[in-house]
Amino acid sequence: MSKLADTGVVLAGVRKSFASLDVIHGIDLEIAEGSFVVFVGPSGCGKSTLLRMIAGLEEVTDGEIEIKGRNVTDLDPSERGIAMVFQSYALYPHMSVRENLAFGLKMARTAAAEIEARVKAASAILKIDHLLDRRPGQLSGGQRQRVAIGRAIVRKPDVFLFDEPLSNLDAELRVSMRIEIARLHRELGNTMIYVTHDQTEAMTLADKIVVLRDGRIEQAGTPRDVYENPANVFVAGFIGSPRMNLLQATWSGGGTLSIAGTVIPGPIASGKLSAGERLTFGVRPEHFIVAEAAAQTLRARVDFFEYLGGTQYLYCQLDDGQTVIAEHRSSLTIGAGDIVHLASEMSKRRFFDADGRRLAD
Ligand SMILES: Nc1ncnc2c1ncn2[C@@H]1O[C@H](COP(=O)(O)OP(=O)(O)OP(=O)(O)O)[C@@H](O)[C@H]1O
Repeated sequence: MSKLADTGVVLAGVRKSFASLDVIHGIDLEIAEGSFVVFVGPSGCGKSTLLRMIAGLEEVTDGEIEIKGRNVTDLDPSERGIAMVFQSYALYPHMSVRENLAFGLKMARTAAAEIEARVKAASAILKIDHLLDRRPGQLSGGQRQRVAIGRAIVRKPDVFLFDEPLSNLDAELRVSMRIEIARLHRELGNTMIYVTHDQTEAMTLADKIVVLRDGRIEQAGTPRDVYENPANVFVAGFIGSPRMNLLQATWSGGGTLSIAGTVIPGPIASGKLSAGERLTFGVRPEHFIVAEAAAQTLRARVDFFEYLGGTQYLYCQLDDGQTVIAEHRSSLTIGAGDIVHLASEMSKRRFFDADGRRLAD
């Protein structure tokens, strides 16, 4: 197993099966100390299971987990130097906020003065000092989540684990708590591993996004990397909302490819392609520009126009029936039934081979 001095958490060949169901198929991942790593992926891909194995709440079927250079694979959760924050908050309803914060420390036989000092410090960081004598039932959802995070902070863990901590909050609270968590990471500097369904949380919080599918890593990289340079069609379609347009294209052989009758220059890594081969042409909605008809523009009929205030989306159909979403920023009025011509810059075009793997563009 790797022993990088600055590596906070290392997963090596980690597998998980529930009876005959294999859900994690051998994950190798290094999480640098102090970094913020976010696991994303479709429902059921194994995000929570992976987090729970790092926490020690789920046994590892095979492989090893190392935290701060220690092999913790067979250690109890309490011995791993981690603290986990759950979506459900998991507070004790009959205890006050103060008692909830102190409980884990009491169980660990921490001295009373030390407990008091840590509860005070954590409640100041989270601005919940005025709530210490209330019970969870007397708190709002956002306040409860702060207490749940406070309970993690007082333990002074090496690693914080968050399992969809904000998904029970309304949209506005999610935004403010997301900013709080980013601030917390900056102030505490701990390694944080975070599971979410929320694209914005992943993009804004992560130093590194790990995109999972069916218990395997599809790509791990900075938010910019996974967004701008997706390794395959799956990541291209998963990261970003609305998703990247992924259009069926055919390699024409002479350095060009054809999409719904429009011919554009192909990727430079086209040496391996043979004429007639299918490939996927990817362009994000914000990189399609409504333009004058020209050689490389795609002709499309607008089906639907979505006005969101700051931005507008055109849902269109190409001549061969493929659907396309384009972000429309100009004040030019466009409506359903109109014909538009969509242009894209060379540098914004992405190409994927028939197996969905990225081709150098
Ligand atoms: N205790 C269990 N027993 C059997 N199967 C389980 C158990 N826990 C999880 N699974 C299965 O493992 C797979 C991964 O589940 P997991 O909860 O890790 O996915 P997830 O990516 O976190 O999903 P979601 O985004 O829906 O929370 C799923 O097929 C799930 O049904």
